Amino acid sequence: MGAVKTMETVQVNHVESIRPRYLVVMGVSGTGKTTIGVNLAEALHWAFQEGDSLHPQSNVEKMHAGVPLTDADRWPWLELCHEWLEKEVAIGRGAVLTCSALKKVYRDVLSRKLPVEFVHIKVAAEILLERMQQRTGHFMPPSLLPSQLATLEDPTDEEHVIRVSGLEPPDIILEKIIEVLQKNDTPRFD
Ligand SMILES: Nc1ncnc2c1ncn2[C@@H]1O[C@H](COP(=O)(O)OP(=O)(O)O)[C@@H](O)[C@H]1O
Ligand SMILES: O=C(O)[C@H](O)[C@@H](O)[C@H](O)[C@H](O)COP(=O)(O)O
Repeated sequence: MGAVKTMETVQVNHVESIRPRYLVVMGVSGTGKTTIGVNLAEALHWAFQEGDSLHPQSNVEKMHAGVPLTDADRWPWLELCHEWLEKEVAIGRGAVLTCSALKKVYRDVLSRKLPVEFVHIKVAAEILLERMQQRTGHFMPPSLLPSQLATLEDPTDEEHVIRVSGLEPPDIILEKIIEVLQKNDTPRFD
């Protein structure tokens, strides 16, 4: 959440050839989940939900105070994220949710009985710190970056994950994701 950069509208060819997908844009704080997620949903005319907005106020206050969330803090939030995805799958239009989804068990909750795929954005720690320091109006303090990085279980060997570097400009990242969606059209059935 927080400052979302307005980007030039990205020209996307053959958007109609991309079937509805249910994507969770994941990664530690500051990777660009919101920036990419908002624009991806807009380009594909899919629904969008900012995962941060589903956190209970107590979680937001905790993070704002510089205290990392525990699993117990995250379960109810992840269930709300799952509920949103479930509703969107039933609608059938395609959807994008931003959610850090740091651990495999969290991703398992999000994709439980749903054809959910993940888009993992990766950015080097030094650059993340700069981005978090420069970002204004966001509850997440840069001091929580080390715990975010320590908690992340990189989904390297997991299926249904699109991996992108978050170091390039947002419009390039967006184009790459859309290219993968166009090329890899194997539906996920659980
Ligand atoms: N690809 C990018 N290149 C440069 N800056 C970026 C990029 N993506 C996001 N940012 C900036 O980095 C900060 C964090 O981005 P944001 O989308 O809020 O990340 P997240 O939602 O993962 O915390 C914001 O100030 C945003 O404008
Ligand atoms: O599980 C968590 O610890 C949080 O969800 C965290 O990962 C998330 O990153 C914050 O909510 C900050 O929001 P941004 O990721 O948008 O900075």
